[in-house]
Amino acid sequence: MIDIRGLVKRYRATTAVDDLSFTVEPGSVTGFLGPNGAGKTTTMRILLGLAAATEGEALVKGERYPRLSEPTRSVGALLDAGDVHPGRSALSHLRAIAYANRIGDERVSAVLEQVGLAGVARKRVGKFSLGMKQRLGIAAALLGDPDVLILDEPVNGLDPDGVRWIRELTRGLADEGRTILISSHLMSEMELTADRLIIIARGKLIADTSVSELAERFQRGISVRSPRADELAQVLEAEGAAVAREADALLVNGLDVAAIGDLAAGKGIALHEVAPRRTTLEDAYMALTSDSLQFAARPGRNP
Ligand SMILES: Nc1ncnc2c1ncn2[C@@H]1O[C@H](COP(=O)(O)OP(=O)(O)OP(=O)(O)O)[C@@H](O)[C@H]1O
Repeated sequence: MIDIRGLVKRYRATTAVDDLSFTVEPGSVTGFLGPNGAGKTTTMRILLGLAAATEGEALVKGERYPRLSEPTRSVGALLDAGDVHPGRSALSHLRAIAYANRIGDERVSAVLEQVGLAGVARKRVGKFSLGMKQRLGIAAALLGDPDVLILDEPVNGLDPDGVRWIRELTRGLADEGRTILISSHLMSEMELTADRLIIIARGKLIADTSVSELAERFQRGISVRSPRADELAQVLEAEGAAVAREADALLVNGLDVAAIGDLAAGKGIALHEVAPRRTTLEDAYMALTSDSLQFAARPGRNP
């Protein structure tokens, strides 16, 4: 369980995290989403005791990270997959971490197997692809068999196979009852990976929701097609619906599918389609964060 309470982090002129509060529950994969510079990495660094909060607190299993008795066995983290000496092998990198944390060699072999690097364990990390480095970073995070896993942009730069692998791995770990927090600035990645979403922008909480609730919230009316669309529009409007006329459909708000069907049937009007229209989650995410985009491109301002 992760508990962020009234967290504030200021750097001189920048407020990177601005009174942020949320919890991350065990048993599901929670996506931590926000545009570049939103404050995700800063929040994760505070959680891991790598930066100090200006105000508020970030707790893992009810404690601040530095107070955990065996942090490696409680929390595994991937912050920067590139942060490994290129001359070392995957095996020696993991053995060094294991040794420092009194973790046995058999666990090193197990995580190498788990992340699919057993066959290249003695290869130098400098020769690894980005995807292999991500796997190695995740292996290091898993070494202590932690209950809580914090992964900063683990999908960044991965090919579709790598993305699928992360998805299946984190799903499996969540199903074992672990707490998983994964950051990303791309909704398209989180839509497929996460069950819950914490969305932040400019250091502030924008949404704390499940993927399905977000989809539901951004449903934008019911698309209706009929060969007698104009007539149907009048019938629906007479019942209080707001009807927008589009090229080949009506977009109806204020009546549900059953009411539209019943009204059309009552007038003998054929319906060729009655379908709730949902925006994509990407649209919903853009709508939520657009006010807060610090570095949004300004159309027509190209030099
Ligand atoms: N050490 C630091 N000193 C000064 N400002 C910092 C420092 N670390 C982060 N910031 C600023 O804090 C804000 C939040 O940065 P952070 O890296 O946490 O965002 P992020 O959501 O992880 O972004 P990204 O998706 O680009 O990684 C940014 O404006 C950043 O420039």
